[in-house]
Amino acid sequence: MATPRVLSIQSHVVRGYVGNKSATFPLQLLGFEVDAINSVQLSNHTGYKHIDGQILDEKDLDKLITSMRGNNLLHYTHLLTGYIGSPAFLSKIAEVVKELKANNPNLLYVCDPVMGDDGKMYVPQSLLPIYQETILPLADVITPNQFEMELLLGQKVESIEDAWRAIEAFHGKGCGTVLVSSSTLGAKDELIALSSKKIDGKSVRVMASIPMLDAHFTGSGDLFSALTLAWLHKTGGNTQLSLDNVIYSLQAVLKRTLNKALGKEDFKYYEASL
Ligand SMILES: Nc1ncnc2c1ncn2[C@@H]1O[C@H](COP(=O)(O)OP(=O)(O)O)[C@@H](O)[C@H]1O
Ligand SMILES: Cc1ncc(COP(=O)(O)O)c(CN)c1O
Repeated sequence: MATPRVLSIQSHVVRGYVGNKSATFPLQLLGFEVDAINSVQLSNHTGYKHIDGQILDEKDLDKLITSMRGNNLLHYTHLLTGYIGSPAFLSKIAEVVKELKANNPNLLYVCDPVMGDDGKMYVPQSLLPIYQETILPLADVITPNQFEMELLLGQKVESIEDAWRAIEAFHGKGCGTVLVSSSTLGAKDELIALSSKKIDGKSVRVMASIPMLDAHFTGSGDLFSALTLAWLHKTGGNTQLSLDNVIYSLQAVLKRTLNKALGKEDFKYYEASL
């Protein structure tokens, strides 16, 4: 099989790991060619006290795409989008999706509608209607977190039943596969991830419980969407196997991140015994 090639349109940060900085290397390790367009170049992620840099607009994106078109380079198996900083840039992405799908009707578009977390938006509010009206109908797979699901739906999601209803509404808009990266709809010490895929008119649903680590991670959502893209490809679109693999590898990464931050030894050999 030819090497899959992803066009990844997300943020770049000088310091740290979010956006393309967190998606590119794992995707490469999993066997993907990754071509990155940095929707913004920022000093650091938006949680810091100071933040500055450049935000690309639709003309910047058009220049890159026009030149690539001239070289016949717009041939991809996957498109991945994440943090976008400008509404005009996001609208332009709709045209890019259509062109890439015209060049490869089998292209899979994985959209992480990155807008915020824990009740706070960290992108301009004007992105929301563009995601709702223009981007969602074009996406094959979406990976919102609980807050983003609520924003897209325009309604609170307060129970698992609410979440399934929200997911059905996204299916109704044309998204065949929905993975909710995390929600706090379960017990106090767990995160719940949900996935649903429309197969022959039926929704095949999977729910996973993740033991919650006592820390707040940035970039974990970007890793989630990149790994989801990779595992959906490797499993032929099996959402159960993909979610299992994504969560398993994410937990290993987050535990190592936490251990490093706490100054604990990063890796130890243990005797495995019953
Ligand atoms: N505190 C945590 N404890 C355990 N796993 C976490 C934690 N935060 C994030 N994760 C992992 O990262 C994935 C992405 O979730 P999250 O970071 O909430 O996404 P987003 O950044 O889009 O809000 C989850 O599915 C989960 O596997
Ligand atoms: C520049 C940038 N890119 C991407 C993200 C998304 O991060 P996450 O994976 O935690 O959703 C953030 C969130 N702070 C960000 O500031």
